Amino acid sequence: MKTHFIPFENVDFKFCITICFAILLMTGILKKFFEIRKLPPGPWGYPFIGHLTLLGSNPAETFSKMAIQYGDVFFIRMGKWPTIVLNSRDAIDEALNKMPEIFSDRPKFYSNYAINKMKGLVFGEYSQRLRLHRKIANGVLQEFATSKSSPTEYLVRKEVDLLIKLWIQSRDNNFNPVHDIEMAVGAVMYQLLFGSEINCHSDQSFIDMVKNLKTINEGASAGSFVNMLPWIRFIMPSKVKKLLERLELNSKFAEKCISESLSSYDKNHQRGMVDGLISAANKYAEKEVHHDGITRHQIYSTIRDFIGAGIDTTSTTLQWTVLLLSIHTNIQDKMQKEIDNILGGRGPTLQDQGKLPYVEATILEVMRHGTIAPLNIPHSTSTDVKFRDFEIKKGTVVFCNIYGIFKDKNIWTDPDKFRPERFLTKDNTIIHERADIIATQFGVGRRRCIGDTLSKRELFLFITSIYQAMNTNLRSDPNYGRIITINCKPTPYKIQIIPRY
Ligand code: HEM
Repeated sequence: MKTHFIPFENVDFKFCITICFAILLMTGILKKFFEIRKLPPGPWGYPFIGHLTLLGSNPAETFSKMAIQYGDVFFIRMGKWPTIVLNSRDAIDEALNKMPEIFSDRPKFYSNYAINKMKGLVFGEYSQRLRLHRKIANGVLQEFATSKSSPTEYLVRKEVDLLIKLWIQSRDNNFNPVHDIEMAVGAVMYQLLFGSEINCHSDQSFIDMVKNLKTINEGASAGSFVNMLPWIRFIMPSKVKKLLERLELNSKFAEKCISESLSSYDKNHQRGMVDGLISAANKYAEKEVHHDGITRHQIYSTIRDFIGAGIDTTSTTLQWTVLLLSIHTNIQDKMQKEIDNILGGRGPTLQDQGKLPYVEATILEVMRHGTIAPLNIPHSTSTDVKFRDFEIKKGTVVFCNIYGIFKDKNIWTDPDKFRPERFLTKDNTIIHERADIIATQFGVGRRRCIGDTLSKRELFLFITSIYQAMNTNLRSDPNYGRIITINCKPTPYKIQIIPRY
């Protein structure tokens, strides 16, 4: 009898499944292997947590050390996020300036989603809508905060006078100046937003809102647990509860202010940036389809962006200034000599910006030394991209290591020393190439800070006025540390005030 050959007749079904599984696994491993080979160099990390254990208390400093071994572009995994770290000006320029369509997105971090579902400005995803949003926000800032007719100079001088009076009259000679600085900078922003005749120092909701910024900045920082390991919120819900509560409180504050402004809005008499935003909402958000889908709600959310991005940054820079000058009192003396020479006894105005090179050099050196945004705000790639010879996947987090650049021994002599003179020529003029490096503190490319002009004006007026009126001495340990959240603050310190007149 003829027997028929039936292929695979005796092959076990389980055996087949096992072989298929093994092939799939091998293909997956090989694919991963070839993908990894095309990535920038970097150390091996652990499953799930990646390189989180490497980072330490100052990740930017760790990255600078790693750059010595792995080069100016390297790859790590921050928890679940594939991440590239750009450690030189060239690498940052090649990515953010030369490939802006790809490198201008924000990572889909938990906190970025919690803030307006990434449809706002600072943490919004890069799109046509975002570009329009930036244009609107920029226009409002220019009109109400940096134009010739804006009240910024008047407001800063009013608030700095109050601050000086408070410090001279009612503070004992061993106090932490941080809260007063935060309130003064916050008050300027508040009045730029809502109109200059409002007394915000007695508005408890405003005071709470300024305090909430601390918790929000901790939760929104790239290194926060919930951003790196989002599943942790199911095990430790308290990690996000506080963040969400504070975000909610600050939203309520902004909404209350909007509805008050709306009820008394007069397009012929606009009081501040909120009225500017109402006017923009009337223009751009009535017919959504015509304007890249931007909504009234998104335009109004710019208030939260200005509060979040504009108060803590400028106030942190001032906190560093007072600390560093209280340690280096000889630099106060040099600033005061210049201030007395140029201004005589009168207070500073914005017209004096550019006439006080030593003060300007000191502000630049504070920004370099303090480096308040050591890794800027993280970017993300919006498509797969070939960058240099590497293949970077869509959704990769991009850190710009500004701290590394500000402490680079190849750029700065004795980078750990506080020395404003490094920004001055022999003829006492600012070295612009060096000042340009410090400008990267405000970001690079299409997501660059839109508040830089405002903050530089505020810093100039605050710092010149304070040190014209007084000396500050440190009353605590000069070995300060850094507290790193979304920005970098000095650890708490105490000062003594000595009025000059
Ligand atoms: C010393 C003060 C300040 C520093 C160091 C600073 C720094 C930064 C940095 C590093 C970024 C991110 C740039 C990037 O993603 O590449 C940024 C974005 C931003 N800043 Fe500032 N900033 C300051 C003050 C201000 C002020 C006073 C305002 C407004 C009132 C402001 C509004 C914004 C906004 C709206 C963005 C988001 C831009 C975008 O995502 O497209 N900033 N800032």
